[in-house]
Amino acid sequence: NLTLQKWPFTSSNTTVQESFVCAHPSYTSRIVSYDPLIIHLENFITPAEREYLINRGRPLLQRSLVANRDGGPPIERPARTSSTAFIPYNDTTAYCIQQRAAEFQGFLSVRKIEMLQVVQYKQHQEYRAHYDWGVASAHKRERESTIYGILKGDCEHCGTQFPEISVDWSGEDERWCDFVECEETEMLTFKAVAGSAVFWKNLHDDEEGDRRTLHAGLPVRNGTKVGLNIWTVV
Ligand SMILES: O=C(O)CCC(=O)C(=O)O
Ligand SMILES: [Fe+2]
Repeated sequence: NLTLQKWPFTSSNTTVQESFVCAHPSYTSRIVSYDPLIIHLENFITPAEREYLINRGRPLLQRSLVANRDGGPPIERPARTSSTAFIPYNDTTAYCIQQRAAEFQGFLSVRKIEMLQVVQYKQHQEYRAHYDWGVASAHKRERESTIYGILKGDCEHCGTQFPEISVDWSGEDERWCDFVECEETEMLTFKAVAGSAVFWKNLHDDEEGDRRTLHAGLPVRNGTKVGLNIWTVV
């Protein structure tokens, strides 16, 4: 067994079975933007992992919270109406995905990957425009990067939108239209495609938050979206 630190939520230790075979899919990475760095990852999460995490998360779901700017515990806000499940660190599937996320970022230590969060959006639920950075406190380090994966995207108008970033897709290969709203020119919107994930860098090199990473989980129409937050701390 391997001993892992439960960073950043607790300092106690946990174990995962070493006998579990962590088979990584051959996913495809495509750069969307150099600055800020945004990379689309197709087939980053396998169908079996998706199904497993949805079932694992279901009994653990609770109303999603947002960081309290006053330094207190996280709070409910109308800006974030989804439900969140924290997947325990000793979960072998979660650990496998955490290893994948760490390796993608250049063989980082898996200890820099936060506890995975499954987020479920029912009809009309959303997460209005926000930053993933700005969460640092005495107990928590700043979020260097986000990988936001889609476990289930059976919904309309339910993508992830970056209002401060625009791409003129008319000059790009039309295969992008499978993954982004390629008619949009003012904002960048990723479609909720199951298995895909989007990586972006939240911080400038001096560790200041990058305001261009403002993004929203659009209010879900007709269906359910289940996402997966994979955050890497500095
Ligand atoms: O649901 C989405 O599309 C984005 C979710 C998100 O940004 C978050 O949970 O921090
Ligand atoms: Fe976010």
